[in-house]
Amino acid sequence: MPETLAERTDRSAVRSLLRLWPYVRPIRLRLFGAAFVAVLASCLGLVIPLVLKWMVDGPVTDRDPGGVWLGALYLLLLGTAEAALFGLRRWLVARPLAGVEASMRADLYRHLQRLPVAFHDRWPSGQLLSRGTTDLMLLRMFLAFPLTFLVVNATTILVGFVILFDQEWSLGLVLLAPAVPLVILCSLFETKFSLVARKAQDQVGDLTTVVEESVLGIRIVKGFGRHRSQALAFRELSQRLRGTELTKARLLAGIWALITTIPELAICAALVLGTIQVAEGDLSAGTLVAFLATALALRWPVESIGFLLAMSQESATATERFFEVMDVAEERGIEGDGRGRVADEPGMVFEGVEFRYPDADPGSVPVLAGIDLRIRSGETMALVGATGSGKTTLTALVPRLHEITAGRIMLDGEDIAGMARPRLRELVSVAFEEPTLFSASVGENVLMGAEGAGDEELRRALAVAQAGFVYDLPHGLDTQVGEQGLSLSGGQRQRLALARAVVGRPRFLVLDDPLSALDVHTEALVEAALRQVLERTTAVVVAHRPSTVMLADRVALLSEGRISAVGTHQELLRTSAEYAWLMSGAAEPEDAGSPADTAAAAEDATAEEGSTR
Ligand SMILES: Nc1ncnc2c1ncn2[C@@H]1O[C@H](COP(=O)(O)OP(=O)(O)OP(=O)(O)O)[C@@H](O)[C@H]1O
Repeated sequence: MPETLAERTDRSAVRSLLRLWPYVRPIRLRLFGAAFVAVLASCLGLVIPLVLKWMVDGPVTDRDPGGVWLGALYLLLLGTAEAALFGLRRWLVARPLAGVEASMRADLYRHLQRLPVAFHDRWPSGQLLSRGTTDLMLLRMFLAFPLTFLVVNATTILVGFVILFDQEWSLGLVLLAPAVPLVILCSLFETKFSLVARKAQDQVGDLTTVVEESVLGIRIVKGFGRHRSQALAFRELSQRLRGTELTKARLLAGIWALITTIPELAICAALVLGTIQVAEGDLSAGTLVAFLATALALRWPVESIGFLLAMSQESATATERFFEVMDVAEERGIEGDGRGRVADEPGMVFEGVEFRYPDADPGSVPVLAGIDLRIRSGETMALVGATGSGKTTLTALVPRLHEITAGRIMLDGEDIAGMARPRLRELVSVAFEEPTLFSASVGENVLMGAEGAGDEELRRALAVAQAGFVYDLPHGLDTQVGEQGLSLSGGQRQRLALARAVVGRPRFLVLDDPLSALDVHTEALVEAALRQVLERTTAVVVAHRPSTVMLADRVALLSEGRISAVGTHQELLRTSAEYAWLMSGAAEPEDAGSPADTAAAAEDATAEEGSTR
């Protein structure tokens, strides 16, 4: 992931994890209850050595079989109670934690929907996917296990040492001696592990992006025989991830080895010293057995600290990654500022509009500048320009997919910057050249274009878009279209996207070359139906072909981000060499000869397109 995507914070793991509190708060009682139950269960385990001491110094020394059976019964009861309490802990947290994960995922999804398009332009989708899946799963596991067990184990170790010191303080000191080097080692481990954990989680995101791109672009991969290079890119990334995971494993193995070995050595030392004390009669055999049994019971709580810390560190990284997205500011003005009507001019008006993409250099030339355009109510304006001149960008400004950097756009006299988003969506419908369909039925895909539209509107929209083919699909309107509608042809998808744009009878329509994938005959049919729709709306239509331009009342010519001419098709053919060239289909302006020749060629092209129908 590029470093620039997110400001890396230097928060400690604890401070990062504390940010989870709002999500944990609603289930805090259950979580505290579960931790209490686990502490109880763990401390019950520490009573077992005391029963052993009682058995060795009592019934075993006195050769009392009844006492031994009683001791065995106590041990059985203690073991059963410990197991039951651990079971209860799991039951207490399982369901609420699944709820926490679900609510964090829902928040992330909701937030992603409200982030500006510029954010999605910059962030690879794999990074977002991995944050919504792997990272949230890690967090659920952290809340279920390491969080509780760090508390439980710390309490168990504390209680265990009180018991050890109570039994024999000198042996207790021998066991406590490794605590200082262990704390230092753990803190060094934590610092190193946090860096590697972050790297691994980012690499998972990059890998997800490559897999997603390969799946979505499978046609290009196959068409251009790019299997090898894609596989190579995938292998390289997965090798890198493997390397990082191995570094993680090495770090974990190192700390695990130290955390296991050092206490074992201390227990050995205590065993030797204790045996000498028993031999010299300074300590009872029962006390030594109880001491060693307690020390052995503390082995797991101590040894597990290594991987509990590792899991906590990964969870702190997952929390950071989650909030890196959640902290990005949502689109401005979702509610609108209610400034209402600012001019008394119906139609769509662009006044001094300037736009620069958010990641562009502040000193760079804006993509669009000085755009002044007045589209009268009910008028259709074609937007024509060379490739890269800014047509798509201009159309994206009307539904506020991007925020303009200067000037204003008004719809029926209302500045769109002050409009609430839902109202703007109601007023403006869009259809883009690249039609996106969702994994839903054909009908649902079209009805996404209008809240509350019914069957009648749906059928009318399909008729306008000449999308009668849907009735011949296996389940008609209920046919599910695959991911991105890949089971349909490009032209079919475009027609559905067009139907979606017109289903709500929008007041304003923005069409970005919506007929480019249609054959000339279907295009003519769609145009004929669309003409009726356009009569009742104010529309901007990006057009590359004369036939699409013919739908419009007037044409605006966009040259390098500026409106260089506005007029009817015929007027522009006569007055603008660039327009005539664009409409003529000549390879280069020079190839087209004089402006008069170019205009003649363009008129021929228009007439030719007309005659094809
Ligand atoms: N998301 C983006 N971030 C930065 N620059 C962009 C972005 N999208 C487009 N551009 C740049 O903005 C300029 C205008 O692009 P735009 O897509 O609006 O042109 P267009 O006239 O619609 O081209 P075409 O006819 O090929 O579709 C181009 O120079 C392009 O590189």
